[in-house]
Amino acid sequence: MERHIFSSEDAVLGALANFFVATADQAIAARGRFAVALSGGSSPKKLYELLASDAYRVQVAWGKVYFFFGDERTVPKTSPDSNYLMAKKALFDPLDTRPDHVFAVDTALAPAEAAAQYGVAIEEFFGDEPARFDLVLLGLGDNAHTASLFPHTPVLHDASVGVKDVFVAELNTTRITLTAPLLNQARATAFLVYGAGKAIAVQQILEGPRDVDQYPAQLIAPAGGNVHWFLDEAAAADLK
Ligand SMILES: O=C1O[C@H](COP(=O)(O)O)[C@@H](O)[C@H](O)[C@H]1O
Repeated sequence: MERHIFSSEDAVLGALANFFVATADQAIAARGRFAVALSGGSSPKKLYELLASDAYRVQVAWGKVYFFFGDERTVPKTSPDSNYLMAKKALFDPLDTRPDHVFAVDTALAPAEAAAQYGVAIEEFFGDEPARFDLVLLGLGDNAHTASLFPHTPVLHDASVGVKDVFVAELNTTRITLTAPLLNQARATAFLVYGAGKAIAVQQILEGPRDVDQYPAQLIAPAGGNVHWFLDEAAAADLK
C-alpha cells in the first residue's frame, strides 16, 4: 500500500490523472486494452473532467479503454444521483466514447436482477480469464464506506466474486456494488480522497483497529498489494 499526499486538491487530481495514464499505458502494452472500474459520488467528477481535458485526452488510447462501475445507485440513468450520468457528462461524452466500451448497471431492472446481469456482463467481458480490472478507482465516504460497501451491511461478508444488491438502512435505499473479493482481484487500486470531512475516516481505515463492519474500506486488500491512496493534506491531517 502506498500513500500519496499532496498540498492541494488540484495536485491530488493531477497525480491521480498521471497514475491513470501510466496504468492505462501499461495495460494496453501488456494486454491490448484497459479495463477500469470507476467510482461514483462527487469526488471523482473533477478527475474525469481532467482526464477529458485537452492536456490528458491525447495521453491515453481511449479507443482501447473499457469502463465499468464499482457501484451504482438504484435510480434512473437520467437522475442527478446516477454514477453513470456523472461519468457520462464528465468523461464519456467529452471523449466521444463508444457505447460498447461503457458497461453501466441497468437500473431499470429490479436491483437483484440488475446486480446479477452486471455480474454476467463482467464475466463475459473477461471470458476465460479471472475478472481482474486493470484499475479500480475508489472513493471514500465520511462513514468509511467505499463503492457501496456500507458499514454493517451483509454484503461486507459476502465471499463471492461478483456483484450484489444491498439495502443500506442509513440511506433507506438499495445500492448495487461489486463485492470486496471482486474488487480485490484488481491489478491496481487507487483511492481518491480529499477534504477535511474525510480525515477521521482515513485515519480509522489506515491506522485504526481492523473492524470491517465499522470501516468497510479496510476490506480493500488486493492480493498483489497494489493499492494507492491519493490524499490531500486535509484528508490526511489525522494520520500519524
Ligand atoms: O455513494 C458513494 O459514495 C462514495 C464516496 O462519494 P463522495 O461523494 O464522498 O466522493 C463513492 O466512492 C461511491 O462510488 C458512491 O456511490
